[in-house]
Amino acid sequence: MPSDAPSPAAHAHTHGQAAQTAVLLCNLGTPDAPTPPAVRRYLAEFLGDRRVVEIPRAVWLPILYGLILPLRSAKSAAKYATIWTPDGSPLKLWTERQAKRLQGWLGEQGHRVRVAYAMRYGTPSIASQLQALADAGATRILILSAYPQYSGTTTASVIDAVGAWARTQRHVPELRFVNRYHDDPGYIAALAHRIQRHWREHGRPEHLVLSFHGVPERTLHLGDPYHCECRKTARLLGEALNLGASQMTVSFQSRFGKAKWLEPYTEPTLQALARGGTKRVDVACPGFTSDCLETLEEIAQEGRDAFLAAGGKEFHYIPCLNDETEWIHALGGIAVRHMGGWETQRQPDAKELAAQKERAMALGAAR
Ligand SMILES: C=CC1=C(C)c2cc3[nH]c(cc4nc(cc5[nH]c(cc1n2)c(C)c5CCC(=O)O)C(CCC(=O)O)=C4C)c(C)c3C=C
Ligand SMILES: [Fe+2]
Ligand SMILES: [Fe+2]
Repeated sequence: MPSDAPSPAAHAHTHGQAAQTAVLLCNLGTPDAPTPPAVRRYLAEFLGDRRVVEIPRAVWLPILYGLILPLRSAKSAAKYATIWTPDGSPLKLWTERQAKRLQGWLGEQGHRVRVAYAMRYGTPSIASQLQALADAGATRILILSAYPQYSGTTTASVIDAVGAWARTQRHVPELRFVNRYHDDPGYIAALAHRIQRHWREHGRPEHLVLSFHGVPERTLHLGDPYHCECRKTARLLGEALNLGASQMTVSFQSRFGKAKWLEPYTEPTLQALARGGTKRVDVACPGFTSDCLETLEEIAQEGRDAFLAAGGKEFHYIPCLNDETEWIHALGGIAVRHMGGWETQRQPDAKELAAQKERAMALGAAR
């Protein structure tokens, strides 16, 4: 039901105030604290999303509440505790930093755009951030997901949350969605740059593993483009790095539950490389644009342990794009392209207009 409570922006809307554009950078989300109760709240929201677990509710909810939440909350909380920073969860901190730097870059380019960030699960929620932007006068909002590869489990779930908020509004802002940027040249170049910088500082590995978050294999057969988009990102990145097929492997991590997920799985891949005699392996996670539990704990800690235990000698985790300058510029380019036609460029003020006119007249006189 649309709310009839007057919003501060209502008057501006009805009286044709100039359009105001905003970008909402949406990431997955993270618990508010590395404690069992906070992780339980987060997991309940996350794993209760029917985009994420596509099992009929009547079957899934008893398993989730009877088994998964009681068992996993404490175990996950202990893992979160190993990556938590004094300022909070890395995923949220990096997303906040990206939004700030994106705002700065767009401003430098002369775009009048407000940038905010939101978390699909946990806080700040997508609904609360959209409401804040609308209340501040935003009439056009670009939804920019932190997922380069489209998946029904992630990208579409963000779209669901935006739609749910829109249903509560009488005057819905104009909305646009960036569904993917897995093959964006700026994104690929930023990844290549990140990896090459690591190699300049630490030397090169014998083998590079590109580990993407997994999804159930079934989603691929149902038409989810995620797998293809991960493969394409990896191919383009391999080309940018000039790596042959034998120097690089694509794998999928973070399997959840008993079903078959996309293969090959990351951990057995690392173990097989070690057993096959590879002494040094580097792992990068191009599908994660911010470091988080899945990269800092699952790869940089567990993955390292598995590789070394299987006989490997040297393991390097290459950090995510986070707030790398090349990445912020690429993100800015993606945003600007999708805002095309929204006239976000700042209009010249009276002084600038006068200067322009003078220059034009001087040119005319010189002719
Ligand atoms: C059925 C379960 C899951 C699917 C499908 C899934 C897809 C998916 N997830 C990401 C990105 C992230 N996932 C993260 C954590 C995480 N993922 C799942 C489960 C599924 N993910 C769980 C239960 C958790 C929580 C931790 C745990 O208990 O294991 C994170 C990290 C969040 C953080 O706080 O740091 C990210 C990022 C993608 C991109 C994706 C599909 C493409
Ligand atoms: Fe996940
Ligand atoms: Fe995990």
